[in-house]
Amino acid sequence: MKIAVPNKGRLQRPVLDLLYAVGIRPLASDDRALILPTSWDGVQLVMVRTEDIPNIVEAGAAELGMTGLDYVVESGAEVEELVRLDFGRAKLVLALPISWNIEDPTKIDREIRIATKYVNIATDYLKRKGIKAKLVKISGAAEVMPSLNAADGIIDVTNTGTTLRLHGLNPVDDVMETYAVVIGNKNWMKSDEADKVNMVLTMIKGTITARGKKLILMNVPNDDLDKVLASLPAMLAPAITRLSRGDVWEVITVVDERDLPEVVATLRGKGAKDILIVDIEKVIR
Ligand SMILES: Nc1ncnc2c1ncn2[C@@H]1O[C@H](COP(=O)(O)OP(=O)(O)OP(=O)(O)O)[C@@H](O)[C@H]1O
Ligand SMILES: O=P(O)(O)OC[C@H]1O[C@H](OP(=O)(O)OP(=O)(O)O)[C@H](O)[C@@H]1O
Ligand SMILES: [Mg+2]
Repeated sequence: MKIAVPNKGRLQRPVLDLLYAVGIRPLASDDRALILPTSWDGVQLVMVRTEDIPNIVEAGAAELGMTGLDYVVESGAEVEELVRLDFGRAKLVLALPISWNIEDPTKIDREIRIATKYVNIATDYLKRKGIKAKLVKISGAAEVMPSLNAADGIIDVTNTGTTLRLHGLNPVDDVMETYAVVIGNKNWMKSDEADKVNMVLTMIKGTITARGKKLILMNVPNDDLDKVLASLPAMLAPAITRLSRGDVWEVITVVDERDLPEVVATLRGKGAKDILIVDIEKVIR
């Protein structure tokens, strides 16, 4: 089976890191090769442009693809969105010159020129909002277009807002949210490779779920057990086992990494000892 992944751009590193964590590692081959064998028997990576991935997956040239939701929507490709990933998060916005002082773009009563590489998303948005506009199709560096007077405003991706501010632009309306996704060909379940595709998806989901979680194990004297269990985050059902010696229990549970300092301080206060904190590689549900 084939997985289409970005051959450059900002999603390439996090995509390859995720596959690496899953256990799918590209095997050394010619630097220029665009189809790479991997450490998983029968799984190949197809290295292509991020924005081409939806069409490649729709055509069935790869069963799975990893790309941005913005490119999936823009392409109109009929593919399945299978897993939402935890990177590539940004927003598409309509941005206009700060000097225009616009709060509500629907109140503009003349035609404006909007530079964007997202022509389809922009056309839909502008129609939905009743904003009269002429699109200027560009393929990058949208933010510079208004200062060049190639357009009045832009529809483009923003994250921190730094690039917009630097070019005297103000985000006036949200168009859509975007993030990286795993997409699948509509017929992947019927393909000969369905079992393999399913296993790749299970491992990707398992890896994403495990990120930011830690396993914690601790010893708790019998007298403190109720206090310790009561102090663990409410959603958790910890496992407990009696140690072979002494009146002591081992308590095992999973905690979000961001809650860890608080949880550990509380647990120690309640009598937990020998606390072990362990990385979780995958959570398979
Ligand atoms: N500033 C950002 N922060 C986080 N994600 C972003 C940001 N800008 C774009 N993205 C997301 O990352 C993806 C961009 O992929 P792309 O390959 O186009 O990256 P790139 O670094 O812009 O490469 P290129 O040089 O080809 O433009 C899109 O899905 C987009 O939504
Ligand atoms: O809000 P910010 O944090 O400033 O990020 C936004 C910038 O990030 C993206 O550009 P990218 O770096 O991908 O370069 P590109 O214009 O070549 O796509 C996007 O197109 C913006 O220019
Ligand atoms: Mg970009």
